[in-house]
Amino acid sequence: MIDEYLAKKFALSKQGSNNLKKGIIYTTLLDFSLMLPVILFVLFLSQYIPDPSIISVELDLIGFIILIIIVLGIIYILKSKQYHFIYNATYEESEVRRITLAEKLRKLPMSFFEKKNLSDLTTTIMGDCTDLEHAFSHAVPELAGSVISLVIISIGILLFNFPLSIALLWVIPVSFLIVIVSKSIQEKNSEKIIKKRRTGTDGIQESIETIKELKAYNYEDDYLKGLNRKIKNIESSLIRSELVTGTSVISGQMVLKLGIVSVMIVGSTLLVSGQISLLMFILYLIAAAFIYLPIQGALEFLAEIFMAGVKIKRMKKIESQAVQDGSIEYSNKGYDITFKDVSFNYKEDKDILKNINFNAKQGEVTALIGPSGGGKSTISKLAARFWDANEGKITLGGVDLKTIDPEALLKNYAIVFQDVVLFNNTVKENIRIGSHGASDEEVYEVAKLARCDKFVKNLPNGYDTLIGENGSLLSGGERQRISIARALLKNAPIILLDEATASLDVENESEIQKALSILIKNKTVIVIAHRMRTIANADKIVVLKEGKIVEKGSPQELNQIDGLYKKMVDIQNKTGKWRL
Ligand SMILES: Nc1ncnc2c1ncn2[C@@H]1O[C@H](COP(=O)(O)OP(=O)(O)OP(=O)(O)O)[C@@H](O)[C@H]1O
Repeated sequence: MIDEYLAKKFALSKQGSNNLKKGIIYTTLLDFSLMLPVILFVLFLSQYIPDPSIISVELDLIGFIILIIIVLGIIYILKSKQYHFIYNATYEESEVRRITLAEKLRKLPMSFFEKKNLSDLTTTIMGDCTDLEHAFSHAVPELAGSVISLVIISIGILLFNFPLSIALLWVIPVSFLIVIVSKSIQEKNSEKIIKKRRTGTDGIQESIETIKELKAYNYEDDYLKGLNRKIKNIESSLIRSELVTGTSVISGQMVLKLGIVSVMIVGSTLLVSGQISLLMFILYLIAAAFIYLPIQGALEFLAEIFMAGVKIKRMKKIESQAVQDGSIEYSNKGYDITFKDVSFNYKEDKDILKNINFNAKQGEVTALIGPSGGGKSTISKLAARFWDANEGKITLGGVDLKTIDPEALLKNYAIVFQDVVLFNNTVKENIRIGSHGASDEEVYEVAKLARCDKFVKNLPNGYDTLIGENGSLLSGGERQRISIARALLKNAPIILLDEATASLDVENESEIQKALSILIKNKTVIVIAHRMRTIANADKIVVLKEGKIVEKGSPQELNQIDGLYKKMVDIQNKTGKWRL
């Protein structure tokens, strides 16, 4: 039951909550054990200041030394056990948490990433997890241990002398209350800091990514002024937040100090009136010092737990997102992709696709064309289930895409995106991505077909050259050729080409068109193209305008009607002859 509570409250794994529970138990025992030296000291004193209300033990010095060694041994064992459960468990849990979040992100639909800021996600997975490491290795167990041991010790103390115990204990709930009252302000401040930090991080990242543009347009000074403002904003929010947290924690700690004063006043009054012995008075003064010390720390931990709560909330938000699920096994008949009455929007207020009907047949090339913003890329994203249609149905060989597990589905696709993404790895491994078992020979073969071999030969280590972050050491055309080689190697039954040959010069483009024509044999091919000549040999053309299909048919059929396709072909024929 406790495990379940901890798991739910702090978003922990089963093992993590179990370890935290054990950590709290050992912290509590450790807090108790810290009272053992006090008891020893009182026992020692009781031999010289006898008090009938306190058990006196007759022990010589050697006996006391042995007891001290035993007490130290107990404290050592408890400390090492606490250390093991708290620290090992915290870092193991942190690893589990990061992996779970990353796994979750892998399964989330693209719609989630469109709404979420990417640096915010990185902050959650890396930064928030790191902050929680401290909260779980210190704040949570120490606070829980202090509270549990405090409650039990308080009950024990109350049995000794009621008025003196009240004088000792009244400050504790008051000090906690002071910190708890500021909870909502602390949480709001923490959320503000997270947002401002994100704006600052985004700004720094943008300034690095756009350094070329900033220099080219002499915009550096203005941009840096804006960035400085964002960074100053973070600083002032941090100072404001520290001020609120610090003020409430220090006020709570100051109230604790009043406890010693009240013990002294009440204790000396009781001593003078003969209601308590000197030993009892000393015992309470020592107890005050031992009880208040961990409480002072606990007040700081309480504030830290409030902050951790904000971060846990952010993680839970990711964890509670609905994933795109579906079956790994499905029985499709062939690889036709059919859109039936499909409508779609990214945001509820604007329909992007309306009532889309077409069939991309296996063994045929289906080209999507039309003016910019018409919805061509959106159709290709829906065809690969990056998004799910809001209305209508998209099927693969008769099976509804929504019933197929996205990862299993994508095994059937080779996609060449408009924006090629390469990894900071070798040319060879960049081609091999998506086809893990492929041999080097197979990689070289497809690289040759995609016209990569010429430029790769000039690289310092050929196919083993590291190509920099997102292929920064390569030209646009070279990057595109690598992504085409990657698609050739995957040899999947469905091919989506989004402006696949856009960055290539005419000579390379026609060569690659030849390679692509080998690749697409007997496959379902959906091509998005702006240049009409690249789709002259398509089997079917779907013309999209403002999210609707306005024409559909073979190039020959569409040439017969005086429609958008014909107009686009005519315009491109004319502009093709322009010279600057
Ligand atoms: N992730 C997104 N969130 C919100 N709106 C989007 C998103 N992606 C595209 N859109 C909008 O959807 C519409 C269709 O975009 P899409 O990229 O599908 O058009 P396209 O025909 O491929 O355009 P282009 O030829 O310029 O690449 C556009 O109005 C675009 O602004």
